Amino acid sequence: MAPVAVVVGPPGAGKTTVGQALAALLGVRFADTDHLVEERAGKPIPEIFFDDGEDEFRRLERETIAASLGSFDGVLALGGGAILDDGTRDALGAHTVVFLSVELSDAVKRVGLGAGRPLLSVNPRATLKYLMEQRRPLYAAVATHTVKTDGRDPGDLAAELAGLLKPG
Ligand SMILES: Nc1ncnc2c1ncn2[C@@H]1O[C@H](COP(=O)(O)OP(=O)(O)O)[C@@H](O)[C@H]1O
Ligand SMILES: O=C(O)C1=C[C@@H](OP(=O)(O)O)[C@@H](O)[C@H](O)C1
Ligand SMILES: [Mg+2]
Repeated sequence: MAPVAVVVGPPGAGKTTVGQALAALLGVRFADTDHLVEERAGKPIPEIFFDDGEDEFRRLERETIAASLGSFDGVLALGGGAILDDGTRDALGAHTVVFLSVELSDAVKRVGLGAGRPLLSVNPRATLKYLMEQRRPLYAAVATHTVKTDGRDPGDLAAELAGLLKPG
């Protein structure tokens, strides 16, 4: 069993929003690894970072993704930093992976003050700029499909992806 599509990209790319709309259009389930990690830890992501540290979050994220890639057959959205892990990038090589790209100005508007995203809690714009530059090659390396999201409506993006991913 494997996901119909795995959705990657930086914070604010729309992985959760577009992933959910895509799953609805395809008539499959949707899961977000951030949500699965929160369920596993029994607390929200900011609390995991605060109480247990980023390394523990990354460990939970890595394990959750490995389990989901082998057991989930819907649309799976990852957290923005998931692709930092070498093993996760290797595992994604066997999957359909959609990279939702976004430029800094739209990403900044979308994440606002970074509420709920602990890495962006101080100076979201500068941090996002750094994260996006560091990670862009990693998203590109795992992507089988890349879609630019700037200035585009989430529903339209989901419809375009549904067309790309439909068999036949
Ligand atoms: N294409 C888009 N255009 C405008 N706003 C968007 C778009 N995609 C997502 N958003 C908004 O941006 C915010 C972050 O989206 P989200 O899906 O949580 O991104 P991610 O999961 O990639 O961090 C949400 O408020 C969402 O409604
Ligand atoms: O970029 C990151 O390292 C993170 C992105 C978040 O997910 P989104 O990309 O859905 O915001 C979440 O996994 C966590 O706050 C760390
Ligand atoms: Mg998300």
